[in-house]
Amino acid sequence: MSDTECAPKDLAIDVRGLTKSFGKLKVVNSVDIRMPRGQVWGFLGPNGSGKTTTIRMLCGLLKPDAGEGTCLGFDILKESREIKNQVGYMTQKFSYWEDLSIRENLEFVANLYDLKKKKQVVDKTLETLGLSSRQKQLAGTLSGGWKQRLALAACTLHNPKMLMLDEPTAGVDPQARRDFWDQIHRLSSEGMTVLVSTHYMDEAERCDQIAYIAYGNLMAQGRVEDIIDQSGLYTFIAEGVGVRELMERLRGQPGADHVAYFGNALHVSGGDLDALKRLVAAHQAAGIKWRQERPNLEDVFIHLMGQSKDNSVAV
Ligand SMILES: Nc1ncnc2c1ncn2[C@@H]1O[C@H](COP(=O)(O)OP(=O)(O)OP(=O)(O)O)[C@@H](O)[C@H]1O
Repeated sequence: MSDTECAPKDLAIDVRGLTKSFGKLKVVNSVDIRMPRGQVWGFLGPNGSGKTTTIRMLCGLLKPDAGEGTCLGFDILKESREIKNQVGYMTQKFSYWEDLSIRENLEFVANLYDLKKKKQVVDKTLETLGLSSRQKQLAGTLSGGWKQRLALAACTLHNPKMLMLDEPTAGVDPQARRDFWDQIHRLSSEGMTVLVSTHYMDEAERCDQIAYIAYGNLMAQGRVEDIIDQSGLYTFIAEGVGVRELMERLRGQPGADHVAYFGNALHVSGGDLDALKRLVAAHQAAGIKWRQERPNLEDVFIHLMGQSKDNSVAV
């Protein structure tokens, strides 16, 4: 069954026309999201595109100027208390008490939620997130990856049905990111729905589906493979001696909508395949090898971002 055919009860998020302005800037512009329960969704987009603002509206923390819908079946306009009780929200700048230990931080959060059987809940959370051995360590002395793990523990403590994680792995090393994603997939396998915002392409590929927002406009949502297939983008790759100089020559040429360097390869992408082929034919040179490849997700995002720029969001 496709997501559009999903019954409302099977949707964790079902919102239409979500819109929010700050002053004269429309930062979220009529966004529709239908996210099935039990999935891991990635939320991507350039800085300042409205991801955090959207997440806060979905959680019932921020009232939209227009739009309606539900999160976990609760009305985002009228039932924010129920949503807050069933959603674990990890903010971009998770705050914890540096002078308290991991355990004390979690006990504090357990008190805020007025949880029953606090000790058992904290013990279980420490254990499942692999924090037991460090439970006495002061939070202020933890490395970035362990701090994120503590943040995840804090937002899962009240046994939510859904997690909304706002750039949880920003600034943590690759191993810690991998460990964090193992935890997300473990939680998902236990039935948790997860919406996670990220700037990392490899993390996008770990999600069941992604939504891409640029300058307040939702540009795409679906499986990574489908988003690439439906992008209408073509990519040629040049490798060899002199590709760096080639980059400057190709920029702005007809057919080359985007020119970017990945590793040692130059990716030249555009929506007009014939124009692109003509461009490639005109730039054959000794030492440079061209090949056509499926665009990668980053090629597609840059393309979508360019399409959105024309669409002014100022009110
Ligand atoms: N409370 C606020 N008052 C005024 N402007 C705000 C407020 N919150 C967000 N903005 C602005 O709204 C826009 C969208 O911000 P938002 O944080 O939602 O984007 P984002 O996609 O999460 O960005 P990033 O990837 O950098 O975290 C930005 O221009 C931001 O400065």
